[in-house]
Amino acid sequence: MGLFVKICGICSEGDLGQISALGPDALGFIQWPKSKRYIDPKAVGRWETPEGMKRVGVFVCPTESELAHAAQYGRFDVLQVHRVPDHWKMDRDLFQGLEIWRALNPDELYHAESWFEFDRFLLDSYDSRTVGGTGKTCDWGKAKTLVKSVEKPILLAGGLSPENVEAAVAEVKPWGVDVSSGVETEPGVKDMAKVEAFIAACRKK
Ligand SMILES: O=C(O)c1ccccc1N[C@@H]1O[C@H](COP(=O)(O)O)[C@@H](O)[C@H]1O
Repeated sequence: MGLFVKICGICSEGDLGQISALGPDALGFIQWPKSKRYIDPKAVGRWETPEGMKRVGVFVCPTESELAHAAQYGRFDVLQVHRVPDHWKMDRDLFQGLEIWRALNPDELYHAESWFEFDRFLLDSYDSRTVGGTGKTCDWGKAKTLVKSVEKPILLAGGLSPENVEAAVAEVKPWGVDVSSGVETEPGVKDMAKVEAFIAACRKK
């Protein structure tokens, strides 16, 4: 299988339609109300997406009821959680059929004991002032070490763009990549030329 590509922070049906036509593997919708990219799960639920293209809801330190509500209304296939505490657990029985991805920064190796709970990991940069969508790259050297040592598939995120994604993939060798601000004109508004260039760079053999 080739590199898995997720385009995150989609805020309008128009952007969604154009991005879907470019053929990424997953589409991300921010479910954190403090983000400029927040989108109501009920709106997402009304939007159609191509069969097999994963719908990812992105959360910050969510409660189980928040996850359940959004998963139902947004019709998500994947719940991506950021900034959950070290020993955060969820009742997987309540979310049968859904994948759970955990976002980490590459320094959070100490989470290892709870890693088995998650289906995928997403490596993102850390910013004390905000969460996600920062446009800052994470430490690719540490990310590379994690990709080699952790058995589960890892997505690389944080500051990726059409210009640097090939170099990032060559160095880190992740299972997938995730981008938001690197393909925008402003927070929540995607630049289709950049999205297309990003996906093309990811699909280069
Ligand atoms: O994008 C956001 O606003 C956001 C808010 C809360 C949690 C995660 C968020 N975005 C995620 O951050 C990564 C990296 O973004 P960027 O490419 O550096 O701009 C992105 O892939 C989203 O999954």
